[in-house]
Amino acid sequence: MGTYIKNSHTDFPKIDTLQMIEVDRLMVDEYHIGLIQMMENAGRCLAILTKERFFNGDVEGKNIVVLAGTGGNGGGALVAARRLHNWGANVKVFVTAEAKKFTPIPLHQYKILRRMGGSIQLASEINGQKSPDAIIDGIIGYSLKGKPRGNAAAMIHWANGQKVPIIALDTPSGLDLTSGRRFGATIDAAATLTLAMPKKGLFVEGVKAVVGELYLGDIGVPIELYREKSLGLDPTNGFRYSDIVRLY
Ligand SMILES: NC(=O)C1=CN([C@@H]2O[C@H](COP(=O)(O)OP(=O)(O)OC[C@H]3O[C@@H](n4cnc5c(N)ncnc54)[C@H](O)[C@@H]3O)[C@@H](O)[C@H]2O)[C@@H](O)CC1
Ligand SMILES: [K+]
Repeated sequence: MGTYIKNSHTDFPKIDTLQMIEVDRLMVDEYHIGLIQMMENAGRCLAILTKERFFNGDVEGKNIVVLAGTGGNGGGALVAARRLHNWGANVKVFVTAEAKKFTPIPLHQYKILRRMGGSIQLASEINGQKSPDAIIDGIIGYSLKGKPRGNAAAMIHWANGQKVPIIALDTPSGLDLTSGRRFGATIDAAATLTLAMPKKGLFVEGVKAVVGELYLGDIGVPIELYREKSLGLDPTNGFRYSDIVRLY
């Protein structure tokens, strides 16, 4: 693999969504690491994985469509959109809802893209979009609640219909990160970049068909955090890693 992406030889603990939410809480409450810092790292890892794995390190002139929901998953994808744009890609962003529906930090990412003159369109305009060279899935992450509906479902169907590589952030939208269950429309990813620690649902029988290659992204979680009792992880489990590691 390249400079940023290594094969993993570590048997990482597999965590569930509740433990991931506890990681997020500890990051903010105990270590005062802001969500915006985690999101920037998530989006940078996503952009690097896209560039290195699918464009051999050069996205100059490549057409990349970024699909973003209104939460943290969308926020990470909007960071990736900004970085890929800076590296020369022709990025088009489609969002599931208008700006006022975005949560605060993802909205902050949205506004930066706007200030950069970025193309941000509503999901309803996606049917006119010609097939890109790759798609980034930042529609839904670990806060999936039941069967994808409305614009999210429409974007999932559109993306799957393009027959180009889809790189999913945290989970292919529509796949539940704890149970590995799919309730309905689910992104069929060529690769998935999950964040911080691998999630149980990505190792359930049969999910590899929609997860594709699975990577783990380093978003700067202090190694000591994983030893906090509230996480219930084996503190002796040594799982240092940097940047991006391929898990399968
Ligand atoms: N420490 C971490 O793991 C970090 C996680 N981050 C990202 O934040 C995500 C979690 O963010 P949030 O909790 O804001 O929520 P998500 O971004 O996972 O999901 C919320 C979005 O999904 C939509 N949605 C949920 N269920 C739906 C359904 N059935 N049909 C249609 N739309 C549906 C909501 O309307 C909303 O737009 C993670 O998956 C990850 O990608 C990043 O913010 C960086 C830090
Ligand atoms: K996703």
